[in-house]
Amino acid sequence: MSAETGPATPIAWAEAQRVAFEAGRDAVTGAERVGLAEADGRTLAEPLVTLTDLPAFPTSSIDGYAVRGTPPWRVLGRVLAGAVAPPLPDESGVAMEVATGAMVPDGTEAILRTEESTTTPDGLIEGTPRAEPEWRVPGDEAARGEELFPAGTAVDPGVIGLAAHCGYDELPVRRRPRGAVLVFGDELLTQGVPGGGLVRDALGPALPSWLRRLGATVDTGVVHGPVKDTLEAHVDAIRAALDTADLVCTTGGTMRGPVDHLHPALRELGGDYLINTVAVRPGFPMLVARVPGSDGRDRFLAGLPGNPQSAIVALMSLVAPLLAGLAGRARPELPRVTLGAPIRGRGTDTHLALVRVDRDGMARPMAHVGSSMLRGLAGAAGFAVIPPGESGEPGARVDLVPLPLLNGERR
Ligand SMILES: Nc1nc2c(c(=O)[nH]1)N[C@H]1C(S)=C(S)[C@@H](COP(=O)(O)OP(=O)(O)OC[C@H]3O[C@@H](n4cnc5c(N)ncnc54)[C@H](O)[C@@H]3O)O[C@H]1N2
Ligand code: MOO
Repeated sequence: MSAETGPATPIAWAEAQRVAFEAGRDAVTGAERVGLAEADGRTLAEPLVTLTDLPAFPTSSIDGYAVRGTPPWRVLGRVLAGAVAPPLPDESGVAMEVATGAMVPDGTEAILRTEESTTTPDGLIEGTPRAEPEWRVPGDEAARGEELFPAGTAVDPGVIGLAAHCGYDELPVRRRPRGAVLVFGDELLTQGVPGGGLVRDALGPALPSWLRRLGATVDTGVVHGPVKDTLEAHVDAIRAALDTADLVCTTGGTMRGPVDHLHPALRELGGDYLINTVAVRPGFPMLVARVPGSDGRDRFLAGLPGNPQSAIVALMSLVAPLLAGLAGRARPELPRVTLGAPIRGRGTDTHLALVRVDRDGMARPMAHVGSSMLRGLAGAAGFAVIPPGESGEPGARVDLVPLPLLNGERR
């Protein structure tokens, strides 16, 4: 659907999420190999397959004696971690001292713990090895060639450690989607205290951080605003941003007021709407358009409404699934929460209601949640989803769209 004049028909919120995700997935970023330390936050472009058995060799779990045959045992030598163990000779009553992590000699029948051994006056070792094995055999954890995680897995420090464990120096990962931010609105101040008809731009400073937490890179040079309230300035700013970004997020101008230039600018740039208004409150004028880049590759523009809370609703509704798709990830699955207090429905629209999640595990609505406000958002865990035609009764289980917070934030 090319960018046109006139009001659009809102699509259902759940459908909008699916459309945004699939558009991103169809334009998934290219793969590259990066060192393990740089892979945090990326997405596996290929399955993680172990390059060796884990462990790679029979490995002693304890400090002690690898023994063969019946006691007393004659100690033939010592194997430290990092060395290749010589085999025990094919005879009874022989042992090799082994350290934790050392290769276990071929021919070992049991390993006796140091502290459970005694030494005879003539220097032989005695004791009773425990019944359970005291060493790990190759393949205990994984067999060489086994897939441990599929392509599409988010790389986190746990996955990085595992990759090192199974022999990787680099990982094949998706390039991070590149984001840019354009702020529209002549009434916006970029510094100082608001008043006299001017308000502070609350989105330009916050959106790059939200976008980074959703997996995008956002360089400081690609955050611009306020863009002058002329069509020409809008077209130029969007075109320049699309030159480097996979996804440009704009704020404001989603309606069709006298200085709302987003829709006309999209038309001039040859954009196609994938989503043009969504049946959700707040934030319904949100949109996603596909715009051809100057190199012929498609780029995306997410139009976030100017009301600051509505912009974050749009971010979590459309930008989060779009970025997941672009990054090669699965569509985020929403956790469920139980409502601890009533939340009203919004008729035929989905209601995204800011909630905190208390220590009893119950989600309760925030105060100060007008779409022009940010006080409720700044203390919330996320948005409870009240589907169309329903109201959120206490005790109801509902989906939660969590804000991308780090551990320890908001708790
Ligand atoms: N005739 C109608 N007017 C409006 C409707 C409607 O249905 N009919 N819907 C309202 C709703 S809901 C929203 S949301 C806004 C969306 O408007 P825009 O996306 O065009 O945004 P603006 O008009 O530029 O700004 C709206 C509001 O937000 C303030 N704003 C904008 N950018 C920022 C920013 N970066 N930081 C802080 N505040 C910002 C701006 O000053 C306005 O107050 O349309 C309604 N109108
Ligand atoms: O939908 Mo507007 O986004 O309510 O503030």
